[in-house]
Amino acid sequence: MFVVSSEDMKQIDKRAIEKYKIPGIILMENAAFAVLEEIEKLKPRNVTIVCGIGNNGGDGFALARLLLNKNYEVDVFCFPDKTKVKGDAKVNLDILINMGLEIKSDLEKLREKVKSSDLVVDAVLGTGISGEVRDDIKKVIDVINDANKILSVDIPSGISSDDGKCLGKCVFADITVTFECLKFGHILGEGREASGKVLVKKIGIPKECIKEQNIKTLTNDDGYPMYLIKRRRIDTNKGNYGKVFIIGGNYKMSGAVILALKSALRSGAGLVYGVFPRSIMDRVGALVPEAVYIPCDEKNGYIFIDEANLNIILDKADAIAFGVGLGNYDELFVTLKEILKRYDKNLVIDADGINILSKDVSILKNSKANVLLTPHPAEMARLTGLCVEFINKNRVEVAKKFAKEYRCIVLLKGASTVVTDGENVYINTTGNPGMATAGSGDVLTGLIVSLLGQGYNLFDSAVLGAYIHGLAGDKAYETYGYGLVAHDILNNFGFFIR
Ligand SMILES: NC(=O)C1=CN([C@@H]2O[C@H](COP(=O)(O)OP(=O)(O)OC[C@H]3O[C@@H](n4cnc5c(N)ncnc54)[C@H](O)[C@@H]3O)[C@@H](O)[C@H]2O)[C@H](O)CC1
Ligand SMILES: [K+]
Repeated sequence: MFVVSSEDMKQIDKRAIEKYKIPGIILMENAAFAVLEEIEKLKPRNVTIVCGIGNNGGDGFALARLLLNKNYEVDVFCFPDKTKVKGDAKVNLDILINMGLEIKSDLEKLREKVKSSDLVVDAVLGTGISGEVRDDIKKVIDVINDANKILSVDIPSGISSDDGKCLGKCVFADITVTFECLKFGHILGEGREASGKVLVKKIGIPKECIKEQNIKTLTNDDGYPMYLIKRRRIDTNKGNYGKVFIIGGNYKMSGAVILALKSALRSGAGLVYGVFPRSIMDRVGALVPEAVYIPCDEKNGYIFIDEANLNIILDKADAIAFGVGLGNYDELFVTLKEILKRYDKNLVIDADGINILSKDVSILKNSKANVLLTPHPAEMARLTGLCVEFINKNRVEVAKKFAKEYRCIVLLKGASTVVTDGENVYINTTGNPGMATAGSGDVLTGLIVSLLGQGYNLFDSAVLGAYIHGLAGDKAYETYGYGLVAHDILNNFGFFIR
């Protein structure tokens, strides 16, 4: 499913109206019907509709008429003042006035009504918001937020469609009904929580209008990304599903590499090789008997990959993951540099691999390998020198800029994981806060390198990885809640891939 900005949506609307000659008022009517359909499912006895003075308010006025015609008890408020309403919104406002309905603009009356309403519809601000919410409207939003149940039209008032930022004050909706495309604001930042359950409804815009906008951002829905999964031929063997190498572990930490190895196996890789320091061999061997082992020499407890072992890895690997539990040991920078210089297939750099890379990110620029980085925001901060707060507020832009500059693919973790090659963007919405647990990232790395081994390209592997990881985590959450652990996630991978 496409994700658009307010400017994209404005252009799509404009194209529908000017080029395809669909009158705007028809789109508004269809938007109102789309919201009506959801309201009817909620079976409220009485509805309070709070409108602004733009077209978002216009949707609210049209909706009020549809509800009144169906004999619902409806109260309509308009802020700051109904005399400022223009265009299509005014047409719908005037119809209501002609029907004899009183349109109120009194905040105290709204406060009273909100308390006794089964449902409050928030049609104050939509995609047309600019800048911080004005103080008078902030008060309206506060009152709306006291409601029993809130449905927002298009986007919760106060949320920026472009990045999900709360612009000073925002509505927290239970349900949001939006039109034609998801907006960034529904799945990023505060907007994700504020939007509640989001429903995307068609309002009659010709699909060509959307296609012509050349949207580069997708999120999971309409079958994407699962339709990328390929069916296996019956006549196959392990050689068809990749030799994947996971380089990780140090003398103090064996869990990360064990989890990544298990995860690669549980998601279908043909042959999974563990490359780790010799001192953890017994543990890895006992816990992952299905893997192949390349126990390596150690320096100070950290892995030292000699030339002979490096040659085996570079020669055999269909894909490599570098980093899980490696430790941030200076000399490993040289190893990473060698791999980047000599390996010409897909390489995932994660966890300590990213910390090691942070010493000099520019080595990515001459990389022979196709690189995927999977940082969480703190690791992204190390890579870029930006602060975590800035990164979290500008996830898409930060990831895109880095991917473009260093010619790699970035998977930026966090609520709404972002995958980008610098131009195309995927925003993932599966997953839950229970997945903020040790080892969660290691099993993602194992999953992605496994998909690479099975022949998916780097971008698709990252997208599928983020999606399946989240789904598996959601399934684990059903059973274990916030007590879920990384093993619970990886144990569900195969199920979802099947
Ligand atoms: N997507 C579609 O195809 C359709 C969308 N519709 C609805 O129209 C709105 C967008 O309408 P627009 O008139 O452009 O903007 P808004 O109604 O969101 O808001 C404009 C209105 O708000 C006031 N305002 C702006 N910024 C602030 C602020 N910071 N504080 C307070 N007030 C602010 C300003 O006065 C403006 O007048 C879209 O979301 C859909 O709901 C169509 O109806 C159907 C087609
Ligand atoms: K709204």
